[in-house]
Amino acid sequence: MHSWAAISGISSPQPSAPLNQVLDALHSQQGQLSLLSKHLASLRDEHEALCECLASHGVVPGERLMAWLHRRRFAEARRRHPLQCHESLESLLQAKELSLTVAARLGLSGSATASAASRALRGSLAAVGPELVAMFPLHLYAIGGEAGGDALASVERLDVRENRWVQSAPLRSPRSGCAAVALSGHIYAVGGCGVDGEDLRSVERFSLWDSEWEEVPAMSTGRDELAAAACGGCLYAMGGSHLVWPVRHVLDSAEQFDPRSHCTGSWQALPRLSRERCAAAAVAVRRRLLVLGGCDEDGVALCSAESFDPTGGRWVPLPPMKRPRCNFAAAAAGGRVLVAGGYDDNTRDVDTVEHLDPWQSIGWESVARLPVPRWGVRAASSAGTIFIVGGKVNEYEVGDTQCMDHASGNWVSYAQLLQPRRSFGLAAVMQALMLAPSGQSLYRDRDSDDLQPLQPCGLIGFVGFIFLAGSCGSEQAAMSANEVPVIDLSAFFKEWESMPAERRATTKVDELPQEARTVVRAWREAFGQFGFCHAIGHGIPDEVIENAYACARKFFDLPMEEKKLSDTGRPYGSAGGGFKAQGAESVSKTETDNPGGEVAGIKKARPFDRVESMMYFGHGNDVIPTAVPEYVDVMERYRKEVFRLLLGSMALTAASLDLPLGHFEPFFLTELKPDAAPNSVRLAYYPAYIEGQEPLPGQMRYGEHTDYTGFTFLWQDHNVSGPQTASSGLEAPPGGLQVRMPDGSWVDCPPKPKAFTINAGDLIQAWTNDVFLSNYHRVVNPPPGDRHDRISLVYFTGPTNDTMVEPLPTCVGPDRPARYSAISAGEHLSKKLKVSNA
Ligand SMILES: O=C(O)CCC(=O)C(=O)O
Ligand SMILES: [Fe+2]
Repeated sequence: MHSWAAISGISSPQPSAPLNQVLDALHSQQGQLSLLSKHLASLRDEHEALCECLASHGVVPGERLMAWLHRRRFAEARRRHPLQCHESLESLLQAKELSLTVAARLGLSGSATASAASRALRGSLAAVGPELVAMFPLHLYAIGGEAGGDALASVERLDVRENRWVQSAPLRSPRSGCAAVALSGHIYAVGGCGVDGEDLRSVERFSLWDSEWEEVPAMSTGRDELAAAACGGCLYAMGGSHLVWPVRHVLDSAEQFDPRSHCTGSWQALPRLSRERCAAAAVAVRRRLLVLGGCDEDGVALCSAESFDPTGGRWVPLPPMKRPRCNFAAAAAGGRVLVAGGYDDNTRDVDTVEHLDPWQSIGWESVARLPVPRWGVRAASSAGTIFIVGGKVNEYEVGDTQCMDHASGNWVSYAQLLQPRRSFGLAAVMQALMLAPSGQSLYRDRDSDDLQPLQPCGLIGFVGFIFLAGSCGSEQAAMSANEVPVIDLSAFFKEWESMPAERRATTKVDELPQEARTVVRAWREAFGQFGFCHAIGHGIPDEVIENAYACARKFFDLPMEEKKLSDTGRPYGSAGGGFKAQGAESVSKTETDNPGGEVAGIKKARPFDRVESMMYFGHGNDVIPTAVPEYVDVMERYRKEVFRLLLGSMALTAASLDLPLGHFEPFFLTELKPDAAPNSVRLAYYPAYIEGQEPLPGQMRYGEHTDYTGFTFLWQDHNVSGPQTASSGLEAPPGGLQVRMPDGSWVDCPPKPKAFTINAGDLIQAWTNDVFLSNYHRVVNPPPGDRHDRISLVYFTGPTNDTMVEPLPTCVGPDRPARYSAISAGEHLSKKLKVSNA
């Protein structure tokens, strides 16, 4: 038994009897808790086994079980929180006030997510869309700055929907070179330079609630042309310059202000930046604070950038910007930081715009140009939209306001500032939802400009609860938000194909036209997020696909005895290819037998895959089925066409990684060393469901796995009763491909018209140091009683066997060390094949 003395190690004084009683009670509770968690674990195990068993016998598919569970949880939630009305949730949400209330609470992006996750909400939230947008007017505030050599106190506000700048309450004192930061219902105007040229320590803030400026604690030092941003609820001020007569010092110091401790509030010093920076820019991206560019004590513009992780408490270098920039615009949207304008180290004004995903950290990418070069320009973003305002063009301050259309890289013009200005503070706020001092949620009524309470009916708590119950309980609900994207490759392929080899060896993404760059970006995003995409615009003639498919169909329709004549008897994947009947492969072993298996969510390998395959390498020694005399011609044509798609895909990948388009070519030019090329066409046949030959427990058409080498180009069975390459009216057979989503759920990945499904294999993931994902996928069983078989044409690719694959330098950085050691492509492939052969 534990006693106080035993726990604390203190022998006297003896604890009182009541304290010992409490400790004993705690101890016995602990025992019960661990017993309970054991029970829970074994219940979970039984539940999983039962699900697997029910699903594999085709009694209840996994999703149906989840849906039932979901329904039970709803019912339980409603039982515990009874509602004095017997309407269904769907019908309740038809009440406009209610959906508007829900939508307003969720905000714009929250509503989008909820619509994606719930079919019941989709309709009702869409119906209140326009009102919702109107409830969240986006305002930009341009604060202080400089015009004609004077520091400004004026503040103006742009209502983005009305496209009009209006005067707002002025600053308490003029500030040029200040920074503005929106944080918790306030906009802070920080530092800068006052009318007498003094560097300002002072900070003031504007309350969005009562539209007034008030003084808040000053920084430890005056900072002109500083960088500031909000991150994790705190305000950060970094660098800038400070005059200690007669020398103007550029600062490397940084400090932090937590408005929640305002009463006692003072600024706290942070670790110093890696170097001094004046007229740098700061933004926060996904809870990390970034400081970019600026100039040093000699006025030399910098391209270096660094980031501060508030939890780790240190500054770490980021990839440098493509250009040095001083006094420029920066904003974050969609997990990326975008920089624009400024001047460079030759004090030339800059018109380029580049962006970086600090998470993927593979370097900056040029995305657009400003209509004219300008410096002293500022940017701010809200809900994924980036605005660029003001600055100086030649001799004059300008009032230009533009918003960037991210998809096209074009600029949309807005109203001009009332007072053209440069080196000012810019902040974007969605001025709708705010918490009144009473704690009540309010929104601003656009017509009356009055603040209205945001609870038109008392159901919000109930609905919020249902949301939680729904989204926690149901895999289904979360699923529909995730979908493998379709990318049209044509704009990129047009450029790439018209380029001679010498130009491919040097041309990088920046030199491509905008439409081609858009393809590159979509490619990198799809592979970064899903490891998969559907690609159209690939240029492979329909007839090549139709013929290859027909050839596969003809082969697999042969009697088993005849198919077996094409089996070399060597294991699956061996040179010469040929046929393999069911039983040869058990692909999920590649996961479960690996250290760290289980990753794909299965604990032990599934029984062998319910698949037959016919492999074609094109090395001249392939097995040729005599019953299909056209086999070699058709396969050769298919192989050549998809090989071109492979080279284009490698060029896209190179462009995504800021490498010359031709970077990967030497590793794939298999015509030079055909035998070293793992490229192969695998015709896969998944027989139909047959009574009496039901799947074994846990058995699937093709178990969970990642592909082993380079990209895989998959032609799925697009159409059970018509042409494979039809552009509409497709009916794919059930029991198809599923892909694992970032949240761990499995989603169907049916074919899209005219599209190859492309996924990256393990060697692409290692080469790109996880910038591209080699994602898990599987082919599930059809429902019982279904009469369709399924054929897919799988083109595996890889660098030649002798290629040493290791993380590329552009994918490695100080905050992204190499995660893979070098391995030869051939060695990796043979290891994987050895395990997967059943
Ligand atoms: O047949 C399919 O859809 C997928 C096949 C597959 O994943 C593979 O062969 O690696
Ligand atoms: Fe695969």
